[in-house]
Amino acid sequence: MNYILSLKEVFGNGEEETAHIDAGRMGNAARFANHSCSPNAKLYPVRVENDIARIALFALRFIEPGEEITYDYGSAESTLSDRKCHCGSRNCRLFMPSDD
Ligand SMILES: C[S@@+](CC[C@H](N)C(=O)[O-])C[C@H]1O[C@@H](n2cnc3c(N)ncnc32)[C@H](O)[C@@H]1O
Repeated sequence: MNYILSLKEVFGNGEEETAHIDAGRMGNAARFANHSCSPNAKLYPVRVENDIARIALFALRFIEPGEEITYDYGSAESTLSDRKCHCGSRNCRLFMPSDD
């Protein structure tokens, strides 16, 4: 299982920074969130009194109690990988996103 999250940020001055966060050994419940092509949450970097970003999931709509929280692993720059997506949503792209 892959728990590495790559976060690419583009700042106002045009500078780009990519951080790779490995939640393989520790992390909170968010590390178990699966990808969906029709997600109910979105991931944002959040900085609070610190230059190091924390990753936060924000709901995109009301999430029912017991409903799985999902987010789109891809970005605007993503292509599709050869790994099948099992999100089961009606508009599933059939393959997992890739930023390689
Ligand atoms: C951060 S883990 C998510 C939690 C993981 N499903 C688990 O049981 O621990 C990311 C991995 O989960 C799997 N995964 C997540 N969403 C998926 C999806 N929609 N279709 C297929 N595999 C998925 C992939 O193997 C991916 O590399």
